[in-house]
Amino acid sequence: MLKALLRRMSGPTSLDALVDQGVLPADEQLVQRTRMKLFDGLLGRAPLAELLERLALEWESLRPGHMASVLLIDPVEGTFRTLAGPSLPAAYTRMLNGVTPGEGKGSCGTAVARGEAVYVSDILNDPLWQDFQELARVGGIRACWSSPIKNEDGQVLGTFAVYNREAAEASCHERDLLEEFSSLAALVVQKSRLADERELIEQRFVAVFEHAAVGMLLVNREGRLLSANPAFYQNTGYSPDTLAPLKPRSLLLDQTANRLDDLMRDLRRGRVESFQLQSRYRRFDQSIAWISLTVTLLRDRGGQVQCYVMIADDITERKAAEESLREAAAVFENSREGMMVLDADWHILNVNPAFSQITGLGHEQVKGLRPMLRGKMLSPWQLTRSMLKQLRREGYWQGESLIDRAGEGEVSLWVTANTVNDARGKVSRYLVMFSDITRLRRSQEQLQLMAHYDSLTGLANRNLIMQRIEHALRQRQGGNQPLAVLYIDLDRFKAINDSLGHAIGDQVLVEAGKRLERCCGSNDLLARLGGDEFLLLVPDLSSRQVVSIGQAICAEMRRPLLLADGREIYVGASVGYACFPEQGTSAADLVRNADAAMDTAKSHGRDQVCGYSREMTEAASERFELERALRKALENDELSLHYQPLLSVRSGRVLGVEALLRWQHPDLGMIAPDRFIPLAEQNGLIVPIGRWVLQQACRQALVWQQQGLGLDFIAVNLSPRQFVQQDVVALVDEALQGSGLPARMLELEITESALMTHAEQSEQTLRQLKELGVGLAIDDFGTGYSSLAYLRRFPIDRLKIDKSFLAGVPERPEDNQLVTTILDMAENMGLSVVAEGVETDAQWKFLQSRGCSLCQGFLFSRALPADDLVLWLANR
Ligand SMILES: Nc1nc2c(ncn2[C@@H]2O[C@@H]3COP(=O)(O)O[C@H]4[C@@H](O)[C@H](n5cnc6c(=O)[nH]c(N)nc65)O[C@@H]4COP(=O)(O)O[C@H]3[C@H]2O)c(=O)[nH]1
Repeated sequence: MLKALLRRMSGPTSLDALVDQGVLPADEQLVQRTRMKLFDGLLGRAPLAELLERLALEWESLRPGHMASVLLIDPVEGTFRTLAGPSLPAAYTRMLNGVTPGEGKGSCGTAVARGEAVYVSDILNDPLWQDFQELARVGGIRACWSSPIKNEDGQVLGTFAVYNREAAEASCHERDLLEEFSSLAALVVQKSRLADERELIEQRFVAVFEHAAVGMLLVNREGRLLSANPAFYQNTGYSPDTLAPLKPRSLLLDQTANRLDDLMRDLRRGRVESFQLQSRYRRFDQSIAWISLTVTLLRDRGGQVQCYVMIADDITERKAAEESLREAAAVFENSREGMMVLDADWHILNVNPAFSQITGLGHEQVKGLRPMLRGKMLSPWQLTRSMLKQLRREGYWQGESLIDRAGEGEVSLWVTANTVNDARGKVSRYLVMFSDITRLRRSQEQLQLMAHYDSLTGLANRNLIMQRIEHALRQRQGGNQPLAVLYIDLDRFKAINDSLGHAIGDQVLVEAGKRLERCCGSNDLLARLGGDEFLLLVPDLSSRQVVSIGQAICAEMRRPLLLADGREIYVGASVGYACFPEQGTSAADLVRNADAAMDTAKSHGRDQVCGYSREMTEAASERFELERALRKALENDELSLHYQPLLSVRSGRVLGVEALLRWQHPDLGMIAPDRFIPLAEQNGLIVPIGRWVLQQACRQALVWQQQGLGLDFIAVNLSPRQFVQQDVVALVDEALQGSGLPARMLELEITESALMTHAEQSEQTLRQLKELGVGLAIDDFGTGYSSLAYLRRFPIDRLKIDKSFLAGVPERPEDNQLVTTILDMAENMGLSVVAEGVETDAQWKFLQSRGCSLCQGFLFSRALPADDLVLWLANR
């Protein structure tokens, strides 16, 4: 219909046709004018109601007295809505609005229902208006001709109707005219609706383009930017000004611009309808980001490319998330920690390779299991309900657990469990990680053992016994329940250890530990404190009973000890004790006091039990004071050397002197070396002191040589600690060089036990000293356990028989025998012998009779200051 109408509108032929059909030329012109006006209106985007009103008015001017109306059917409601009715009473049009079209519903309703024009010439007498008499009365109308307005598809959009106040029959011409006008109305309605739709689409596109969260670009055929939306500017940091000169492709990195060109070519050639490309690109601030481009093409009706539409999604965050996911996956796969991911119901979803390594269980074996509930598989996981509770409450749990690894026994695990929440904050996963700490646990246990037990004897160590004493004392707080501490020190152990070696020493300690244990009650605790010192905690016994335990210990230790190689040795023990509360109220006091009592037992001749007394503390603090004073003695010039002559036993001629150290304390007077040398040995002061002695003795000997005193040598004591010092040879050399004394005039005295401690090393040191040219003597010979084999190998010149052996000569036959044996042995080995501590003529004579070479003792002279010695020599 519309096409037919357009055909008619487009040329004079249609006009002729109208004339042929009897249309009046005047009407025709009017119709033409109406068409033109409507086109103008359409072009000017005049509102639809205005155009339809114009159409109605045109009819009314064509047929004065007529009232025209245009009703459109509401597409949603399906009811009439009056778009135009310029001359109809407002009350009438109001009543019409909302009427649903249909057969018998007036002229318009019926025209819609029938899809063709309906002419009612007398409303009062027409059944189609039967139900609408009131309406007609309100409108003041008697006749109504209505023609349906149809679209191109024949669908009825509404009606164009003409009313007459009088009953009136429509002429043929008027019928044509009515159809003509309804066609014009159809044209106007369709064109207007089309324009509305286009506008809507345009508005939608603009709304999407402007407000989309994703970046969008329109790019022309040459790849130049036509337009970009705000999201694109926001994502990339560009502004319209900074982006305008660039081709969007130039933002892409990694050669993807070329790939983009290729894909756009495929798009232009119709090979694809759209494509997607991901690329890194440079933002305006030069930072690198990721973009996903979805590109499609807009063509005009002729198929010519209009522009490219690019949706540019910034996927930097997604890429980063993907990357971190990949990293997380790599960590999961390669971690040395076992990991399992569980769902919210505590079912295993996934486990990593380390999990399988540690548990011995593969992924398939455990998938879907609940590690806590299916005890058999991962038992006995201590992932208890309370742990789950804490996990849910705090999102975190850490602790130790044990599992049974098939065939390998118990494995200790350090477990960390975390919850993973979903976006709503609900637990969606559990991540459980664990590492195998079995070895760590074992070494901790080992450490624990080491921290509390002595590795050699298996007895408790100092830490443990101190803890126990403290604990026992806490229990006795305020009470007088007894408790005693016995301090046990083996006698002669040092000599055994030094002379027979550490392996034997260890055997002795182990055996001693066993023997001591035999003397303990079931409530006692025995510990080895280190070296040859033991401590025994005895609760709940009287001091009398404690003494008898001490005596039992001494008796037990007195028995000979059988070594693995069958040798028997004698050790013995000295025991000191302190009882709570009389002799100490703290663990430290009790142990210190028992130690002091043990020292007293030793100084009283060993192999005995001694209880603590206050005087012992005084002696100990005196020792402490002495040590403090000794530290200053060297710098305060309080040390000096005295010299004791060594004479030929046969001729009585003085052949040499022994340099002996003296300490003149400002308050305490002269202090004997036996009191301070062991102290200096313990605290290391012997090193600087010994060096001073060597230098001083060498200097003095040279002075005497230059004075022609006629001494062959000067003997100097080397302490054990000095002797094992690495630079002892250099030290001696330095003293000789520094003084200028010929080496042959210096004799070094080294104790037997010092030499035997590290016999191999001693041999080497002695050889080096010998190479310097000095003489070497073994001091205190007979008190240690010399190995004859070593004695033979050592490059020594002299033995010094300890004065304790001379003490019984000549009264005690055993001592006589011993001295004689030493002299014979020395003769066999080609060594000279000095007998020390000769106090009587009888002793001298005895030595003469046995062929001893040298002697030294109070019988001849005590050790004298240098000047006194010169006088003594002059007076002989
Ligand atoms: N009862 C008695 N004693 C006698 C008799 N003849 C000598 N004596 C003493 O015996 C000790 C001999 O020295 P020693 O065995 O090397 O024993 C020395 C030595 O081991 C050590 N000593 C002394 N001076 C030094 C020194 O400069 N360096 C080192 N490392 N030790 C030294 O101190 C120890 C004791 O030295 P002194 O008290 O000077 O005691 C000296 C000496 O005075 C005697 O007839 N009867």
